[in-house]
Amino acid sequence: MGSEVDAAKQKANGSLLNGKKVKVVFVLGGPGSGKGTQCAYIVDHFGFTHLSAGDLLRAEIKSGSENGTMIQDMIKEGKIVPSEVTIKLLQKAIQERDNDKFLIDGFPRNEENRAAFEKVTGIIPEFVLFFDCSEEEMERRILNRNQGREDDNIDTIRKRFKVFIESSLPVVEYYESKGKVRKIDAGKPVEEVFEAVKTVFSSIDAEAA
Ligand SMILES: Nc1ncnc2c1ncn2[C@@H]1O[C@H](COP(=O)(O)OP(=O)(O)O)[C@@H](O)[C@H]1O
Ligand SMILES: Nc1ccn([C@@H]2O[C@H](COP(=O)(O)OP(=O)(O)O)[C@@H](O)[C@H]2O)c(=O)n1
Ligand SMILES: [Mg+2]
Repeated sequence: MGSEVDAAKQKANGSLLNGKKVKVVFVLGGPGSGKGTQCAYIVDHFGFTHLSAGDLLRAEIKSGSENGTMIQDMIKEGKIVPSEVTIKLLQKAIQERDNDKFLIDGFPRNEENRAAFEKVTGIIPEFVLFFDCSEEEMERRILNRNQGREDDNIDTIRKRFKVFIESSLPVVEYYESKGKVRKIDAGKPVEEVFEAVKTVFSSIDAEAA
């Protein structure tokens, strides 16, 4: 029932972003669960455009924007940047890209992100891909990531895990109550995880055909 109401609502507003009609899949999971890695494969196989909220925020810091210092401080502490900032970056990225299918990775990360995005854009996700992985495995992966990220150190990782459990998992539970979550066992090797991801996206393609 809930999903029917959502579908009707989405149809009514058409998930229009300033006149642009878009399909969105949210990609969620703890830090190091493999969101970015799997998104690259989904882009190659299913023609989505990948938008990582974390990458957009890091690019904003690099660009020397007036919010840069605030964003940098929050990322270092593993905190979630105010929705207003992140949503503006996502909206701009969606509008700039010549595609109508988007993977939004690492967003929404808390209830504020979720509610504000829906209010501002009117976009309701097609579904939420959720990468389920143990903390032990995520910690191992992040400590081996080697991307020179200032938040990939053990102190910040612990803070990010806490924020994930306290603020991000409730968002997954919200979408679960709407029947929107497609949960993937992300503790396996990359190829095996992608087999499970492929099954989810293939069934969507079949529905659309
Ligand atoms: N299934 C997997 N098994 C082992 N290592 C992985 C797997 N998926 C991703 N990784 C590695 O773990 C690290 C974190 O992956 P990433 O995709 O950046 O995760 P996230 O975006 O969720 O933080 C990267 O170094 C990546 O190469
Ligand atoms: N919606 C979001 C996404 C990321 N971020 C910030 O960016 C950091 C890195 O996010 P990320 O998605 O790149 O991290 P991973 O989960 O990929 O490791 C988070 O810990 C937050 O500090 C945010 O504030 N709001
Ligand atoms: Mg990532």
